[in-house]
Amino acid sequence: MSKQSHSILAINPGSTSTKVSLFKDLLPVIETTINHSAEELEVFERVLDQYEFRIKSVISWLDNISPRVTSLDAVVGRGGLLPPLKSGTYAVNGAMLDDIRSPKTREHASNLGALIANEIGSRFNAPVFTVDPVSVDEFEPVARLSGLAGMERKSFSHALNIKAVARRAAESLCKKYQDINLIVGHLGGGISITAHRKGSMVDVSGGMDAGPFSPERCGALPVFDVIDMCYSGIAKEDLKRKLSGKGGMVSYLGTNSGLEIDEKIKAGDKEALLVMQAMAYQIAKEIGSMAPVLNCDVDAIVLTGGIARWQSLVEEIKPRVECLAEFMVFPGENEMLSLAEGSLRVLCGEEVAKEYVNII
Ligand SMILES: Nc1ncnc2c1ncn2[C@@H]1O[C@H](COP(=O)(O)OP(=O)(O)OP(=O)(O)O)[C@@H](O)[C@H]1O
Ligand SMILES: CCCC(=O)O
Repeated sequence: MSKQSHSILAINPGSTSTKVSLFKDLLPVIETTINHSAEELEVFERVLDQYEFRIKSVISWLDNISPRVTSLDAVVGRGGLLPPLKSGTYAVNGAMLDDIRSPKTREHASNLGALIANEIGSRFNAPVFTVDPVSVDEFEPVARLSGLAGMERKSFSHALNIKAVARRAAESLCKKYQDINLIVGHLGGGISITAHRKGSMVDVSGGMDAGPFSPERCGALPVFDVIDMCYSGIAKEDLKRKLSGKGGMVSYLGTNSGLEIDEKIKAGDKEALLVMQAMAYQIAKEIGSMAPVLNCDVDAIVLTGGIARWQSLVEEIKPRVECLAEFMVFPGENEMLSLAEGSLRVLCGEEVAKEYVNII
């Protein structure tokens, strides 16, 4: 290591909160989750419009830390829906900020990560990074074709947590991530089911517009019914919200909370049970669809994310897929630590920060 310890500020904007952690190397010294209510956020038309609001809350938290933070060795923000990128740590630069601000970039709360980190980095004169953005793309050519010329499949996923958990799974198998094949499912507000061949995430299903339904997202839908819905008079932005923030469990049961639904199931609610079982069924089916991607040579099936804490859901999935490979669960997510790890690898010279070039 180049010096005793490094102060790293990690910022992770999510759909309903902004998480901020101050690390000394990989040790979280102080952290907070700043929750943003639906009422606070609904006044903003676009996610980018939330920038001032969110950065003020981060700076006010930072200003109130005692002893006062006077220097930072790096600031790191969760990376958003950028064009396709290789996995790794990127130096935030003007080209990246331009692309995030481009009207062509799809909306996602994580788009704010690099913007907020950049502002704070410039105040502290510290380097600014982003690690494994949502658009990490390691697809093989066959994975790109959707079935309609001109419309490519996209690799959008919870790459930050997925890559970190894939490394942890490899460690518990006493192997290197680069030497094994894994199917990793991140089960959170959104769901990503991913296939990993020898260290590369070669296929992804879910994220925004495919795969299983999730607490807030609809997953894959019958396409002709979607066409009819598009022409039913609903505004484009309302339709996007209906399919992403208000799809999935929310559309059936009016809540995105697995905890709430679990309570309902325990109280004998049959509809809630059916929705949970259907979500588990779709997750298992999608996991199964990744086995042929890996020529049915799979070392482990790994579940992670907040919903992986849901015991009865996991118990619905397990018997459907455990014949394929060892079944492992790493509940919750370690996105803040993964951001710090990615930055530290660069600060310690283990990895060179990748340069982002304008793509949009
Ligand atoms: N013990 C539990 N039982 C059931 N559901 C749970 C449990 N713990 C957390 N959850 C659910 O997990 C979901 C949140 O997961 P997570 O925190 O990974 O999502 P997020 O960070 O909001 O979204 P994303 O992971 O898509 O970025 C919520 O539906 C929450 O109710
Ligand atoms: C696109 C990243 C995953 C998600 O938000 O669903």
